[in-house]
Amino acid sequence: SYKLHYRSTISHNALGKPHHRGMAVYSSELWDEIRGKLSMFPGGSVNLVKQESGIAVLTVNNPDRMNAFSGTMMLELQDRVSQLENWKEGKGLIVHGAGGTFCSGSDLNAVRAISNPQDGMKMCMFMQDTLTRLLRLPLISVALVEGRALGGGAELTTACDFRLMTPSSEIQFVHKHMGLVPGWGGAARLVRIVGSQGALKLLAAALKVDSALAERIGLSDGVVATGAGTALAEAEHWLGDFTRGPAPVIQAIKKVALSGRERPLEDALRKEKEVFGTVWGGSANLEALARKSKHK
Ligand SMILES: CCCC(=O)SCCNC(=O)CCNC(=O)[C@H](O)C(C)(C)COP(=O)(O)OP(=O)(O)OC[C@H]1O[C@@H](n2cnc3c(N)ncnc32)[C@H](O)[C@@H]1OP(=O)(O)O
Repeated sequence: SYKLHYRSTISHNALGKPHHRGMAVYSSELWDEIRGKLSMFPGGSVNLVKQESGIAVLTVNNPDRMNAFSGTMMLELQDRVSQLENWKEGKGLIVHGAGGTFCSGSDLNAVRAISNPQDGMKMCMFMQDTLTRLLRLPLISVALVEGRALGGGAELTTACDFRLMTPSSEIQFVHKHMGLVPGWGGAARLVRIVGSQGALKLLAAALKVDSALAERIGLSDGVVATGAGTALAEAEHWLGDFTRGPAPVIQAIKKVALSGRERPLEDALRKEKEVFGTVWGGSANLEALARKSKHK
């Protein structure tokens, strides 16, 4: 049986080094074994560029396989999340795919090779843990969906605070067609985004959700234009409205919104007090008081 712990303060990155800002779901005792298994399925990469603006771009890069996740990409994703957990200057994150499409889920070649229940459970736990930590980053995150987001790719979109789509893009939880249910935490998160009725419909019909439907049901937060570099530039512009300001304040806003979303009320109130204490009397607060700001 696997140990669950929801409030870890110490977890490990892909290289096995401990870090202290983690928000892991499972105990890291089993990670060495899981890492060994995943490292047997190479291909593609997960690239991270941290920009001076405080917005980082994470690229799922395996275009020959429609950006499907190989085993080593799962390891790299965990490592990138660890780097972002420790990025003090960070404010925002855009997650997108290379070559004009988002992600087609797990690499079916790897899936075929590890189709036994034990390995499936390990992969499931590993990705649940990584994507939970992604969602809990103190950064405002947006998934930019161009082309297709299928299966685990659709689940990845739900591990961001927001989703933006190009007009012809689609999100589809195809799991039912594969004889599966989401296993990367996508069902639990989808219910929180579109409600239980909406999630049940999307999962049970394996509905192709285009950009118009996604916006109508609250799965998408807006449409951006297609074109080489255009969608990414538009996503950065969109995110800029939410990340303007000092990093400690933006990170504090994400933390209070996150605790309100995840914790019972009294616990969330305590967390809000704790975060409030980190910005009250801080430099941004004192500068605003000195400016005698008016909010007309
Ligand atoms: C808990 C996680 C659950 C999961 O994620 S299960 C995986 C769910 N995903 C899938 O089933 C995706 C299956 N693929 C497709 O439906 C189609 O390939 C897709 C993405 C709609 C793209 O269609 P097209 O534009 O017609 O392109 P295509 O089929 O020729 O694909 C181009 C090359 O990419 C490959 N590919 C696409 N998705 C893949 C995947 N998930 N794993 C491994 N390889 C994958 C595809 O086999 C093809 O390769 P090749 O050119 O035949 O060598």
